[in-house]
Parts: sequence; C-alpha cells; structure tokens
Amino acid sequence: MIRRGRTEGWLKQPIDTLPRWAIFHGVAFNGVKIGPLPGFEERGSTVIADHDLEGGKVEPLLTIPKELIISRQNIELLAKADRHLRELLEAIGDFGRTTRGAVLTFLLLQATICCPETHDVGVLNPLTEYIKFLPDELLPTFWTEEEQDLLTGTTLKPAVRAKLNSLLREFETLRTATESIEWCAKYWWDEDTGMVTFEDWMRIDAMYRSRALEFPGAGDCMMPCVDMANHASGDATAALYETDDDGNGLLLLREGKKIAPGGEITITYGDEKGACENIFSYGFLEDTVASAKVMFLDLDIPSDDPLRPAKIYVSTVAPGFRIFEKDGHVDWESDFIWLVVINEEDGLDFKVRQTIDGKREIQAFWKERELDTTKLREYLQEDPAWDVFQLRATVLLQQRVETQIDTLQEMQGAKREFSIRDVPWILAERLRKLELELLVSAVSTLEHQKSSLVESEAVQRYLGLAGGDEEVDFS
Ligand SMILES: C[S@@+](CC[C@H](N)C(=O)[O-])C[C@H]1O[C@@H](n2cnc3c(N)ncnc32)[C@H](O)[C@@H]1O
Repeated sequence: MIRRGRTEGWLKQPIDTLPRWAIFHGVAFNGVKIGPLPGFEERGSTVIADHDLEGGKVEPLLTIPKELIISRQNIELLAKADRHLRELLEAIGDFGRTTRGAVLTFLLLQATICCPETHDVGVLNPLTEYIKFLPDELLPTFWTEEEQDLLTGTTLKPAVRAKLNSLLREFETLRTATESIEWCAKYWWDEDTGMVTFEDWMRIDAMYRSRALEFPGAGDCMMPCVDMANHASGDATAALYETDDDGNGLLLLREGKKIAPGGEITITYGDEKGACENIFSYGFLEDTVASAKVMFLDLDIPSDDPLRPAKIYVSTVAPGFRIFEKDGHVDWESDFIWLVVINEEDGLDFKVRQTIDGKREIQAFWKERELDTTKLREYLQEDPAWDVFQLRATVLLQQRVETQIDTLQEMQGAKREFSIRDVPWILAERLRKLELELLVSAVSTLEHQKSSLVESEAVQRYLGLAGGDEEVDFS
C-alpha cells in the first residue's frame, strides 16, 4: 500500500510544502527552514539556518504544539474521537498500550486514510498529512539477502535477522487481532480488496525507528519538524530538544553555538550508540565515526556442560556479553557469563519444585542460597574463588571473540556483485572494519586480564589443589 501511495502520489508531498503544513498547524519557525542541504542531498532534508543564529541569544528555533506530537498519550486522545483508531487499539490489546504498538498502528491507519480507495475510515487529523513528508529510509531490514550477507561476522547480521522475525510476529499479531473488524478485513486483509502487506509493516517500522526520539518531557515519540533534523555527535551537535512548561516541543540552539545562514542545525540521536545500532536504526554512519564503540556478542553454554539445560531454563539474562570502549579503553561486561562458568563442584545446584497448580519448576541455588541470575555476579564477587571464576570467564570470552574475528577475516576481500547498492556496500565494509578493530582490542584486554588473574593467590591456590603442574583447562 505505502509503495503504491508513494508512486501514485497520494502518500507523498514535496518537502518545500512542509512550511505551509507546519504554519497552518501552529508550528513556529524562528530563523530556520527545512529542506535538503546543498551538497548533502543524499541525507534527505534537514533543518537549516535562515540567518545568523547564536545559542543563548535566540528564542527556540522551532516550537511544536503539543497536539502534534506522535506519542502514545496523544494517540489515545485522538482515539476518543476516532472510532476506527479506537477499535484498532482495543483489538491489539497490550501491544497498543506500548508506544511502539500505538504509534505503528496509528501510522498504518493514517496511510490507509490517505488512500483514495478507502472510504469512511478514520478521522483526518494534521498528522495524516504529515506522514506524506517522511521519506523511506534504506534501513538494513530493506537490504537484499546478498547485501545482508555482507554483514556476516558483524553484530548487525543477527540483529537484522531477529528484527525481521519480530516484525513478522508483530504483523501476524496485528492481522489476527484485526481481521474480524469489518473495515480492516476489507481494506487491509481481503484477498481482493485488502492492501496491506508485510512490506507495509516494515516501512512503518522504519519510519518510526529512524525518527523516534526520547524527548525530555514527552517520552518516546515522533516530533514533527524536529524529526527533520539530521544527526551530528559531540561538539558538532548544534541543537537540543526538550518540552516547554506546557508540553510543546522545542528545538533550541546550544549555548554558545554560532550558525551562519545556510548552516545545518543538527541534533544528536544518542552519542553513546555504537556503529551497529546507528546503521540498524538510522541507516547511516557519521563520517567521523572511528570506533564501533559497543557490540553485543551472543554466547552459548558449551554442549558438554551437563547443567546446560537447567542453566538455560533458569537464566533470565541476555545470553551474551557486551564489549565497549570507554575513555579509550576497551572492556566487557556480562550477566550471563557467570552462569556459564560455574558448576556443581563450585556450589551451583538445581532442585525441582512442585508449584501449587501441580506443575514442576526448576530452581537454582548458589551455595544453598536461592539464585537470581541477574545477581549472580554479586554472589560470586563475595566468593573466595572469584578470581578463578573471572579467569574462566576471560578464557571463554577470548575464545568467542577469536571465533568472531575469524569470521570477519574470512569476509575480507568480499566480492561486490553488480546488484549490490552503494549504501549497503560502504556501510557493511565500514562496520566490518570497525568491529574487527574493537574485537582485536578486546582480545588484548582479555589477554591482559588473564595474565593478571593467573598470578592471583586464589588462582594459584586453585591450581595447586588441582594437581601441581598438571595443566588446568579453564574453559
Ligand atoms: C530523523 S530523520 C532526519 C530527517 C531526514 N533526513 C529526512 O529527510 O526526513 C533520520 C534520517 O536522516 C538521515 N540522516 C540523519 N543524519 C544523517 C547524517 N549525519 N548523515 C547521513 N544521513 C543522516 C538518515 O537517513 C536517518 O535515518
């Protein structure tokens, strides 16, 4: 449906008509305009200074009336006057009570309202028109199989797979929940007259994901016009966003920032985000990015661990570990690894318990104390064998990191098929390089940690107990 709307023109508005929409609906512009920045047209539209601006001396550059914010609260308000929106939100239940569920469903309804073939569905509101200004982003969920294969060895590859699976699940939930609503059956799902496909859900997701902001004072939302600002990190961030006392959205030039006419007013989408997340959510990587910054690698419990099934059953933490760079130093953290490295001899125990309704449940214990896997690290830290556990962890993690390095290295010199587009090719190549560098640094960190742990008293004692000069397998 959305693709058709873009081609046929009923879901597309040129960006130069945005000021008319904005002013009509009460958006105040102060010394800025919105459009493509000459020389950087591939970045879409952005916010541009109209005349000399100085932070601290100018009033807010943009003021967005609170009614225009695409947030869960506002969608609930709109639903009071829009029977079809209300029906949708009720039908999808818990999903509609999340910001993501409410916003995506709302956006899909707005696109449906725009279609000239739809009659008597939804109530027109200013945002029905606004979505026509939003471009389609080439997020990795839209990369072809061949393009996604270029991500082999990066953490983006499993992230995209998982996202596509969760989008499919959401889409099926939406279909099942709404197919008995008459107008949904007719306009969305009917074999002949239905227009909505999985591709629409992917497009709506990309629209939301690439534009959602965690807006101080308004929470997760889409803020029309402010969401036209492009990203720049660190000192290059020109403006901040927040709400005023009445809940209206504001774009404010940073204190001391001077922007000449024609200069870009950027915001930050989150300086702490890693390269993988930037490509995943926004489909680009700033030119200045020199580090992958953070990556999450999955981790499996070795198949020869007899406690593996029970450990998997009781674990409530993400099965992996984070590698991150902070102040020029690379380190790692994980809640999961601790469950992987301990065993029965150390004090881990499992008991089967009968619940009141007759079901059986496995409970984990650490030295007689009931175990909450999110707190395992704290328990182990108090244990005299803490250094031994850490040593086992570093050995395992190093092996895992080295496997990832091997996979990435196999991708070096990947051939470019003629069908591969520039953006996926360049981004995948950059990400592979950045993640490889971070992994190599992580190996040095782990090596270093291993060497000092081997020297520790607890480990030496453990080695002694384990049988003198016989080699101990810490993995
Ligand atoms: C919130 S929107 C910003 C407005 C967008 N340019 C538009 O035309 O609607 C986020 C998208 O803008 C683009 N973008 C933002 N900052 C960028 C940058 N520094 N370099 C390249 N593209 C950028 C990306 O396509 C991203 O997904």
